[in-house]
Amino acid sequence: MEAAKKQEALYEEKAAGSIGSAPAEAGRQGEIVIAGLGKVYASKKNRFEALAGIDLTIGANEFVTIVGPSGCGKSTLLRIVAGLDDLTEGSVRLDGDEVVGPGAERGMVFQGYTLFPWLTVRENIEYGPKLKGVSTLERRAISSHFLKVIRLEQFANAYPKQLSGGMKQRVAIARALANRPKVLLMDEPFGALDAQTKLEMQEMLLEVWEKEKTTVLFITHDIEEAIFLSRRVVVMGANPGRILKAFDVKLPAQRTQEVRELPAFLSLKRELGALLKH
Ligand SMILES: Nc1ncnc2c1ncn2[C@@H]1O[C@H](COP(=O)(O)OP(=O)(O)OP(=O)(O)O)[C@@H](O)[C@H]1O
Repeated sequence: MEAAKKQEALYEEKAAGSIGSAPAEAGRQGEIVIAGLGKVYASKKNRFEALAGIDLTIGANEFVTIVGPSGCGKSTLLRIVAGLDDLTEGSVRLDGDEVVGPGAERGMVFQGYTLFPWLTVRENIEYGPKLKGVSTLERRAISSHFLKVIRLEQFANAYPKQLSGGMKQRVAIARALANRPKVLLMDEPFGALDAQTKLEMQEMLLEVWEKEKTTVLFITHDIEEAIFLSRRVVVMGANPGRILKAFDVKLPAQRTQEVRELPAFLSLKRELGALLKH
């Protein structure tokens, strides 16, 4: 677990230093094709099939959420797409290129706050571009843009410990976006937030997604969050981790809190709830 945390904290560093990763901004597509993916965790004594036969295509600029019971392999799948874990079978491609490790064209946001405590908010956002050798002036422009996007301009010089959980996650999103990734991979980013902050963060994320035009692959335990945010909800089952069913979310493109009352929202919530009970 500790090792995973360390990897998460250093994701940016690995991504920025990755060899052969396409310049994140080039073309800005972001289609992910997962084909026949399998993952086995094997040690001397044990062999555990965590994922089997995963086929999933996520279109460029699509917002897809994965839900599923605890332990069904959601994080494992996301970490493989991020290049933090190896797959055992099959392939993951981003715009045709096989994923073989972390890359700047994929930004990650985790549930745990992975900001650098010794850097200010602005410096955290500029971290990836700095590693890539982006000039000071350009970095300043990037961080100013994203401070505005996440509405934290007033906190540019604050340190993470001075921020609330929601604010920290906003900075984590800005930090991931500062690399101009094609894809944003989000592992329960709002899981630790209180209910009200969570709603605000969901709205902000949709705003960001519309503005920045990235593909989003998002993991959550929260069915309502999945429906509210995404254009497609993928349900996974366990033993081995696999895709049970995918649902198109037939709601207005403009998501306001009122969509939660619509019959289409409520019936999908019921359907997903029933599927996840089994
Ligand atoms: N490094 C590892 N070695 C062995 N088994 C592992 C390892 N990492 C994860 N697993 C196992 O793989 C399975 C899937 O774990 P994963 O964390 O991907 O599930 P999840 O769906 O994200 O769970 P949760 O919703 O609780 O976060 C679990 O049974 C877990 O114990």
